[in-house]
Amino acid sequence: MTAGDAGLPSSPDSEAIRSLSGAPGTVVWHRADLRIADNPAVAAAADEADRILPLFVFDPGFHDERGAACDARIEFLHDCLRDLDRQYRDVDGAGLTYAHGDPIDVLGRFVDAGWDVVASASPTGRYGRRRDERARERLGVRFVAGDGLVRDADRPREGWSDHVESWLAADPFDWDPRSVAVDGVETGIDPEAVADAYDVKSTKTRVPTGGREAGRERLRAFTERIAEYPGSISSPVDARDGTSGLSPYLRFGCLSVREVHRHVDEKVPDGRGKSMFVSRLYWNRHYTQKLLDWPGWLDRAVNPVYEGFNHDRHDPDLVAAWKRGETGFPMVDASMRCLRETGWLNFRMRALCASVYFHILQQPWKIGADHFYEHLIDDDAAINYTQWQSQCGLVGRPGLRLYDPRKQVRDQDPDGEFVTRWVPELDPLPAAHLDAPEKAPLAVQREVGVRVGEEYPYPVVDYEAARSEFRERYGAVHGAAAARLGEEETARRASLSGGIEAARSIAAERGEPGRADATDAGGTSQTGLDDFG
Ligand SMILES: Cc1cc2nc3c(=O)[nH]c(=O)nc-3n(C[C@H](O)[C@H](O)[C@H](O)COP(=O)(O)OP(=O)(O)OC[C@H]3O[C@@H](n4cnc5c(N)ncnc54)[C@H](O)[C@@H]3O)c2cc1C
Repeated sequence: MTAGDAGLPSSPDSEAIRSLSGAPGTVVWHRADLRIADNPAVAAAADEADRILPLFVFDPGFHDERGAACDARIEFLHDCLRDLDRQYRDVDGAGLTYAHGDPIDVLGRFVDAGWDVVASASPTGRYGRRRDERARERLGVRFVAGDGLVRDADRPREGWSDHVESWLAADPFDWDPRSVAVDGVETGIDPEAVADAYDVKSTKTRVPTGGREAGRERLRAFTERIAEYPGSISSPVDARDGTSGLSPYLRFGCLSVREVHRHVDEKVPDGRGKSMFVSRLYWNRHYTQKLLDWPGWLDRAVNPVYEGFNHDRHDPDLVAAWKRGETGFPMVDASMRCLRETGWLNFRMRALCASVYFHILQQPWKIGADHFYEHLIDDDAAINYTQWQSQCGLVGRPGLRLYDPRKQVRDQDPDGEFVTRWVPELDPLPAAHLDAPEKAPLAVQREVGVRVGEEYPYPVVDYEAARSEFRERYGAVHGAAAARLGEEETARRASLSGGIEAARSIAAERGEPGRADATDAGGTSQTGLDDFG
C-alpha cells in the first residue's frame, strides 16, 4: 500500500505550512519520545526559539504492509499520541500536529519554509538510522542527545556505569511553556484517520492503554507494591501484575527512564524490590547502548563465527509450530499463545521461548526475533534483538542459557494455572502431568479425554537428544568464537559491560577450539547488575 492507496495524502503541503502566520520557529519532531517533560528535544527547541511546532509524522513505511508492528502496538502508539496532544494543550498551546507521508518530504517542506527541526537522538533499527541520516544530511535536522547513552567516545564502555549514574542523578530537561508559543498546522490527519485508512484493528486482549497519564498511574501503583516485585518476576502468573508493566511506556517514551528512576528513588525506601527494579533500568540502558554501538545486532550474528548458525536446519514446519504454540512443550506453547494474544510475556518466558527455539528446535534466530518484534507491545529493537542474540549464545561468552521447558512448568507454574489458561485442551489433565503430557499414563489420558497425539501434540523434537546435539554443534565452534572476541572489531560489536578488556579476557581464557560450557539456565536466571554484558 502507498500513502495514496491508503487514501491519505502526504500532508501538510507547502501551502499550509507557508500560510502559518508569524516568523518560522523550530519544529520538534517526535518519534519515540512521546512526552513533553524531561525531553531533550522539546527543551532545546524552547530554549532557542520563540515559537515551536510539535510534529508527529505517520510514516506509511510503519503503517502499511512493510511495517512489522502488530495492530495492537499501533493502537498503543495512537493512544500515546492522543495523550501527547493533550499534554501540549494543557500548557495552553496548539496541540500536536499530525502529519502523514515520508518524513523527509514532510520535514523538507517545513525547512523550505524557514523552520528549523530538532529531534531527540535515539538508537533505531536500520530503517530509522537511514531516515535519520537523510534528515541530518539533507535537511540539517539536529538530533539532541539526552538519554544517558555514551556517544562519540572511542571506548563507550569505559566508565559507562558512572556515566549512566550521573545522568540518572541529573536534573530533568526542563522548559517554560510561558516563554514560547506552541503552534500547529491543520492537516486533517489524526490517529482515527490513520486507523481507518490502514485498517488498524487489533485482535489482542489485555493490551494496556497507551500514554503518559496511564504510564504514570502504573508507576504510582507499582511503587506501592514494589516490595513484592522480587517474588513476582519469574512466574508468568505472578509477573503479569507483579512486575511494573512499564516497558511499553518506556519504549514509546511516555515516561523517561530517568523520571521512573527518580520517582522510585524518592518514594520507595531502600530494599530488595527497589534495587532489583533499578538494576533493570540499567539493563534497559545497557542493551540500548549495545544497539548504538553496533546497528548490526538487528540482523547479523554479533560474533561472526555464529553467522548462519542453524540456517542449514531451517524447517518452516517447526517454526510454524513454535509460532502457533503447538510444540508439545506446554510452557512454550502457553507462552507463545499468550504472546500472540496479549503482546506481553515476562522475562523468563521470553528467554525460555528463545532458548527452546534456538537450542532445541535449532532454528535461525532472526526469524524468532522478528516474530517477537511483531507481537510485543513493548517491542524495542534495541532490547529485543540484543536479548535474542545474548539468550541464543551468539556473543561467544562462556555458558549457554539453556532452559528446560518441563522444569519451568514444575518451578513456575506447579498448579498449571498459566498452562491451562493458554492451552485449554490440557485443562482436564492433572497438574502433575502438565510438565510432560506425553508421559502421562495412557489410562489417565483416556480417563480425562486428553490423548497426546490427538488433542495435544507430542513434543516436536526429543528434548534430550536435541539438547545434546546442539551442545555438540555449538561447542565445536565455541573456542573459535571466543577467540574472535579478542579482535577489536568483534569486541566493539559485542559492547560488553566490561568493555574491550572483558572481551579480550574471554578470548584469552577460552579462545581455542573446544566444547561449549553448557549449563541449565533454569536456576541461574540472568545477567547480574554488575555484569551487564
Ligand atoms: C528474548 C527477549 C526479548 C525481549 N524484548 C524486549 C523488548 O522488546 N522490549 C523490552 O522493553 N524488554 C524486552 N525484554 C526484556 C524484559 O523481558 C522486559 O523488559 C520485561 O519483561 C518488561 O516487563 P516490565 O516492564 O513489567 O518489567 P520490569 O521487571 O518491571 O522492569 C522494568 C523495566 O526495566 C527494563 N528491563 C527489565 N528487564 C530487562 C532486561 N532483561 N533487559 C533490558 N531491559 C530490561 C524494561 O525497560 C522494563 O520495562 C526481552 C527479554 C528477552 C529475554
